[in-house]
Amino acid sequence: MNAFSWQRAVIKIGSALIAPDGAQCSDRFLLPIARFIIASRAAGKEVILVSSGSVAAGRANIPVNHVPSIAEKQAMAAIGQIGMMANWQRLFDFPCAQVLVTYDDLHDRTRYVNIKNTLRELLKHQALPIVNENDTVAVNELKVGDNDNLAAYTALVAGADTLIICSDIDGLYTADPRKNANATLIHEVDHITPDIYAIAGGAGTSVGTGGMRTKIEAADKCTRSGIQTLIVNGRNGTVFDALQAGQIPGTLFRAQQSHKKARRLWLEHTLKTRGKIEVDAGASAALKNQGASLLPSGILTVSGHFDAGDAVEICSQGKPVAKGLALYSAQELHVIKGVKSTQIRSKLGYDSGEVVVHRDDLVMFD
Ligand SMILES: Nc1ncnc2c1ncn2[C@@H]1O[C@H](COP(=O)(O)OP(=O)(O)O)[C@@H](O)[C@H]1O
Ligand SMILES: N[C@@H](CCC(=O)OP(=O)(O)O)C(=O)O
Repeated sequence: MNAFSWQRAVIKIGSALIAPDGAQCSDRFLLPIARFIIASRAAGKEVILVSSGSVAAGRANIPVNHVPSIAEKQAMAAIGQIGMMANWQRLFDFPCAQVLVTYDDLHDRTRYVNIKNTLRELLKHQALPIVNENDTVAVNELKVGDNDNLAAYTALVAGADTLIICSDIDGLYTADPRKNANATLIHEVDHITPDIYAIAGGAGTSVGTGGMRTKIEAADKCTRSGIQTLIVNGRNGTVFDALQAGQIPGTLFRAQQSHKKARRLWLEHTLKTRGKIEVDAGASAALKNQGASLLPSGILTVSGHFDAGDAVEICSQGKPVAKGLALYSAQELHVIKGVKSTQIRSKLGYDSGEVVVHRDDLVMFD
């Protein structure tokens, strides 16, 4: 088995683990997962859950003897979501926080920034974010559609270094083991090639959505961004003891580069700069020497037209010193430049947090 380490993980739990009988929630498979989450947090690690199961958990309440319509599924999700959240909350003595998102939310810059800030705040306050797709409002064309890809997007938004997909199977096999008795488990994937996609089939149960294919898509998105991805069997409690011992009891998709490096490259080279923020000597020194976030008090001038979530160049004495994602628009920064963070609300009438560029979203130029 491979050894692995992580600091911030998104853990995705499939419907088959939440509602193993295809209807109503059960904690049959959740106790070892909860123990793992509790132990990991106690060790200083951060966890975000992506939990499926709202449709499966609500199924018993909307009995139909045909393939459910979209509206029927949405009604099941509306009922099941509460049960699923309550089921998780019973296992923890810290707060669980419901985060429901759609594809649109993840691709609209302002809403993306809001999700990011909310997750950061929840983790700061030791809550356990539990993300699911907002099935009741998302029409098919505007859905992520499966929680494997939703978990990958969540890992990207949250700046996680690891994605753990807990399914009802030990990992990726050379073929779907439900159909091919000779299939063998693949322990490690270095590169996701078309051959890997070719062996990944559809869902194995009536409650599962994407099968192995969407798990490979999720691993592909994540590993390209420096996020190692694991597929493990969430039905097997010993899997979580192994994970806690730093072992990988399933399939590991290796990150293509270190998470820090991938993020740095993305910030530095992929994102187009939309404006400039000139900072004073104190702010420049704090960014450089103390690893600080940029606060409004250190801002002297702002130029360009940018929205919250856009990349900006940070300059000191006219020279670029850093690049980062602004959490306020240029228009807002014109109003709050030079003021203390505590005054943001009185200046704008609202606030989106005390920092203008968070340290996690900042690269310093050498
Ligand atoms: N190559 C493969 N290796 C492993 N499982 C596969 C493969 N191809 C298809 N599958 C199917 O994918 C299923 C897991 O996906 P899914 O049913 O969507 O569960 P989940 O609810 O965990 O997302 C497995 O039970 C298995 O039948
Ligand atoms: N949002 C849906 C989950 C869809 C989904 O991807 O399910 P699964 O394949 O079990 O992870 C629900 O909560 O029922």
